[in-house]
Amino acid sequence: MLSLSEFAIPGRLQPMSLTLPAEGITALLGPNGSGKSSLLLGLANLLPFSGEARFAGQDLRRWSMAAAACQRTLLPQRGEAPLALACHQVIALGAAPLGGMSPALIRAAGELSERLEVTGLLARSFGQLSGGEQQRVLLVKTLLQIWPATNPAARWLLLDEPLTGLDWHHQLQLLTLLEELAAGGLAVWLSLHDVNLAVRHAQQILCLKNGRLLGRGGVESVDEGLIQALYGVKTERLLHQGRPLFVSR
Ligand SMILES: Nc1ncnc2c1ncn2[C@@H]1O[C@H](COP(=O)(O)OP(=O)(O)OP(=O)(O)O)[C@@H](O)[C@H]1O
Repeated sequence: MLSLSEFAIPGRLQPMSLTLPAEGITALLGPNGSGKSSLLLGLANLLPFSGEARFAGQDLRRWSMAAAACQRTLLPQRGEAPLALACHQVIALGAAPLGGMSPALIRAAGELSERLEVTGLLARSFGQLSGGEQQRVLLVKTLLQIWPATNPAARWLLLDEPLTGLDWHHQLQLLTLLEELAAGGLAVWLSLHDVNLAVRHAQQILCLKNGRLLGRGGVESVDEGLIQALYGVKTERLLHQGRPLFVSR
């Protein structure tokens, strides 16, 4: 379970209290500036917060940075891009909290690179890749840190707009991989701007607006009213093969 009690980040996030299962995929929805990145940074213990946050019974504030780095990882929305490094060096940074690259981590990095189709980019300079290619390399680095086969302490994957820059094929490829990780027991939290992908791939939805929690629940809690309240967009809910699909009106 993740439980937040009066969890707040001054100037960014109003106090919120909630309890959610620490498994499956949780999608954060909300307009620009609503607090999604702030919440993810706070949960990763990278931004000071007030109130309490507990993950699987553990007080997040008591996680040392070393323990936190083994149990959770965060893909930030805007990372410091290590432009001068080769891609394989960028990916190796994901192994640093685990003691550096070992033969098992080299194999895991190879497997992840194949899954996200960056194998052909590994020798290239990170700074010379396209935006979507850079994003996929950063995803490999991030996932390497909590790859369950090489890190049994891994619990929680936090991704801030991981689909940024990815084409449709690579979006679906990543979401399939995240579903596999979630099925294996990892809690996956990600912010998204695509309501249809959130409803399709997540089990839990958390909606933020103006730094406040506007709604939360299963994907069935997302309807035309909630979308209009969040984004001011009028939609129509269609059913395609039993699944909801929202189209703007
Ligand atoms: N470094 C900062 N210092 C002060 N305020 C900030 C900082 N970064 C963001 N904010 C403010 O905090 C609030 C929440 O921003 P946040 O980045 O969490 O929103 P978001 O939902 O992730 O937005 P987006 O969808 O645009 O990425 C906004 O009002 C924003 O202006």
